[in-house]
Amino acid sequence: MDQRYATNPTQIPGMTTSDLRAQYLVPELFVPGEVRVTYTHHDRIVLGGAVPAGSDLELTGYPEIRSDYFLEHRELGIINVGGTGTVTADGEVYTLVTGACLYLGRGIRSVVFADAVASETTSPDTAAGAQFYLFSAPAHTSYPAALVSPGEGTVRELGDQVTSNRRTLNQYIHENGVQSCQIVMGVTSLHPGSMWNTMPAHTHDRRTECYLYFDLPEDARVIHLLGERDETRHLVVADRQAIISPSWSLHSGVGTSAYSFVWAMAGENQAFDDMDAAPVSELK
Ligand SMILES: O=C[C@H](O)[C@@H](O)CC(=O)C(=O)O
Ligand SMILES: [Zn+2]
Repeated sequence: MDQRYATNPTQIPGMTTSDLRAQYLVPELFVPGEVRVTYTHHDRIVLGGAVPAGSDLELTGYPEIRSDYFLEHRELGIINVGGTGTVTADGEVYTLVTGACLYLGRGIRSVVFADAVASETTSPDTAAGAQFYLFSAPAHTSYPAALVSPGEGTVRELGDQVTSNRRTLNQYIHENGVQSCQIVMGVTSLHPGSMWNTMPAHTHDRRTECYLYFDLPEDARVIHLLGERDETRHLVVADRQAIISPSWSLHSGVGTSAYSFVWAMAGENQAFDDMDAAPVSELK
């Protein structure tokens, strides 16, 4: 398990591009036939990718979390960013089409990822192979497993075409949706011609947030902003790469093309609007 200790904003000014990437970018989560995970000590979030590539893939325990099985002390949000696949949780089979979100609570012993069997679904996405994005946080009680179809969460329309930030935000795991201990999770999609996410930007000192950019063309990139509002840096991010934003960090980006991203948070509270606005005129 890739493990990263927590960082402090006073470290940012001395960091090179590769230092920043080593701390905040998770470049390769989706590897065929593997479950890849990164543990950040920021709010003890585990990020992962599971790509069954034709075989069953099991989510195991890891020495770093000192648990007999992965969900012994944790909860997990899963969003499928590939073709249709299944997640089997203690024998219960959930079919996740592209963009679907599954919540699994503390105490589930067995989690198995697989591609959908072609005859079981009419989805044209099946041939593509499932790619499950995983976001896990410590949990102190168990909430029921819940599957949400793409677009069936709480929808917020944000931004404006005139400022190139028209986007649709879909909240899946949140205060008024699927219940969890800590996780707040959803997907935001940029409308064609819009390139900016989360601008005007914000921080939320009470939560760490991670973004996974996807549906970005292979030759396109997102210029992702991070750091405190008066000391910003950027990372150039490709399709299916994730970024860890500590509580003190901005998280906003502009693409060279439209894209979508999974956003997911954990920390002190789950109040989505508990944000500290960072007006454009305050950014440096
Ligand atoms: O704290 C909330 C997160 O930063 C995202 O949900 C913001 C977002 O998806 C957007 O503005 O496009
Ligand atoms: Zn945020």
